Amino acid sequence: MKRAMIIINPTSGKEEAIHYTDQATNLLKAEGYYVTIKETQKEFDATLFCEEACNEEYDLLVSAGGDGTLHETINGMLNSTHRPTLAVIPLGTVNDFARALHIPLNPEKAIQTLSSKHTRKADIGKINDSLFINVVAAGKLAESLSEVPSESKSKLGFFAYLKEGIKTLSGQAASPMKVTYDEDSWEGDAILFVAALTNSVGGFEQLAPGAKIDDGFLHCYVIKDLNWFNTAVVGTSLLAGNLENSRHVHAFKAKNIYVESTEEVTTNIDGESGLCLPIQISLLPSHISVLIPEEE
Ligand SMILES: Nc1ncnc2c1ncn2[C@@H]1O[C@H](COP(=O)(O)OP(=O)(O)OP(=O)(O)O)[C@@H](O)[C@H]1O
Repeated sequence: MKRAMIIINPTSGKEEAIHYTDQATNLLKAEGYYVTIKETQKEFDATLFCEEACNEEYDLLVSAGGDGTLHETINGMLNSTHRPTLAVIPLGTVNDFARALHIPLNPEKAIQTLSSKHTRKADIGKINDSLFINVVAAGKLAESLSEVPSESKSKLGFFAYLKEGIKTLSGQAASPMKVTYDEDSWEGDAILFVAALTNSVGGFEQLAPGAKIDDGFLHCYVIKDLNWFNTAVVGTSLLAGNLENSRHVHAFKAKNIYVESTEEVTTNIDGESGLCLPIQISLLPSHISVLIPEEE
């Protein structure tokens, strides 16, 4: 019999995750699955549950929660040879991964995807000894954005959220960075380094408009100076999805990246404050299979 595990974070979004468990379970049973439900109690429970699902060779793993839950879930696949097909019921405030895969943001509609026969391969990122599903950022702007409450992202919209982050920047905002990637490198002062796997970052789908979840590349931007953010250029370049043509931005695509600094610079990984530079990032092409709606 096919086996599915639902990993559910009861605190995600508006704490309504648990209401969707029955619906998802019934649908999976109708599809012929034996269903195990795992409710997270604390940080990293999702990682442990996913490790169990990999070791026991489950067929399907459903992550019901926000991007934080999904990030922890994926990290359970770090050392596994068997990786169950992944399904996502987005219950967070941003849900970048679901946006990138056109999984409905309405949880009831997303649950219908559990009966879909369609899957899509997705690239996954590796940063030092862990995995990420969406984005790695580093620099003073990434640090200050980590301090803006996540509700502000959906409530204020992307630009207001950026402005909130910029407001908390003080003094010297740029950090010296050296970015070595594939056969090339860039060195200078930057307020932000971003490596994105998908086109959706912080709920904004135009940062890396060309990025596809399975294109085999990390889409990277080094933003050199803060003044640029205070001008209208940000509106036109970002909204037009045209960051790479700005002279204030060094843009590139790569599969392997090493970022270092002579100062202490922290990172933000999939929206959560992470480790300090240096970081080694690499792309794991088509690493997982994700259940997507039939119409995709
Ligand atoms: N039972 C629990 N109580 C409190 N925190 C939990 C529990 N289970 C998991 N967590 C933690 O909750 C964090 C946030 O969850 P998640 O990102 O899924 O929801 P969210 O914050 O509502 O969504 P978003 O990140 O989109 O704002 C996870 O990183 C996880 O460590």
